[in-house]
Amino acid sequence: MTIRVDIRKTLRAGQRTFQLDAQFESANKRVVIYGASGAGKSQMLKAVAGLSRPDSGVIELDGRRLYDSGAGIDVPAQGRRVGYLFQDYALFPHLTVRQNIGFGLQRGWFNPAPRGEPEAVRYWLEAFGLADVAHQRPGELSGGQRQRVALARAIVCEPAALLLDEPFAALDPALRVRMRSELDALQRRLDIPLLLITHDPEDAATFGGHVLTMADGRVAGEGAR
Ligand SMILES: Nc1ncnc2c1ncn2[C@@H]1O[C@H](COP(=O)(O)OP(=O)(O)OP(=O)(O)O)[C@@H](O)[C@H]1O
Repeated sequence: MTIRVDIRKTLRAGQRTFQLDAQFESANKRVVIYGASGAGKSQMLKAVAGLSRPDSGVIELDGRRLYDSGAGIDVPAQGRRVGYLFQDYALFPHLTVRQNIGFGLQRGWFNPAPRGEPEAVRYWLEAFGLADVAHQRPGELSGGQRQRVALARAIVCEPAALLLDEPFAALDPALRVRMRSELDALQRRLDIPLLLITHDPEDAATFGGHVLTMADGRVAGEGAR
C-alpha cells in the first residue's frame, strides 16, 4: 500500500475547536498510528474512509486520488474500496451475522433466500468460525465473535486496504491478546494492507510495520512513544 495523507479540518463543539492538521505518507503494508485519546486519530481515519470531509488537502491510496480539495475530487465512501472497522464495530443489531457480513458486500441485502447467499459470505463465515452462529444477532454473540463479524464485513468486498479504529479496545485483556494475533495472522495470509489507529502500545508492538505517532491533531513523529 502506498498512502499519502495531507489534510486539514477544524472541528467545533461549542466554544471548543480542534484542529486536525495531519500529514504522513507510507509505502508499508502495515501502518500503525499511535496516539493518546483525543489526538485526532479517528477523525483522520474517517477522512481516509470518506466518512468525514476535510476542509482542505489531499488523500491518496495506491496512487488513486480519493480526495483533493484543489482539484474538486472527493470519491464517495463506497467508491474508495476500503474496509472500515469501527471502534465499537457498529454492527446492525437487528440483522443476523450472515446479513451483517453480506451488508459489506451489497448495500440493501437484507433478506436473501438461503440458496442465494453469496459465496464470499459463506467463505468468511467459515474462515472466521462463524458458521454455527450465522443466524444469530450481534446481541447473542461473544465479544470476539462480534469482532470477527465486523472484520468479515470489512473484508468481504475485497477492499484495497483495511482501516481499523482501535480494533481491540472493546475486548477484555485475554481476548484482546487472542484477537490481536488472529488479525496479525489474517493480515499475513491475505496480504491486505492495513492502517490501524490505536492508543495501545501493544498494538504498535504486534503490528509493527510503519509506526507513526499522532498528538494534538498532528502526526508528530515516527515510532510509538
Ligand atoms: N463531531 C465533532 N465535533 C467537534 N469536535 C469533535 C468531533 N468529533 C471529534 N471531535 C474532537 O476532535 C478531537 C479528536 O477526536 P478523535 O475522535 O479523532 O480522537 P482519537 O485520537 O481518535 O481519540 P480516541 O482514541 O479516544 O478515539 C477530540 O478533541 C474530539 O473532542
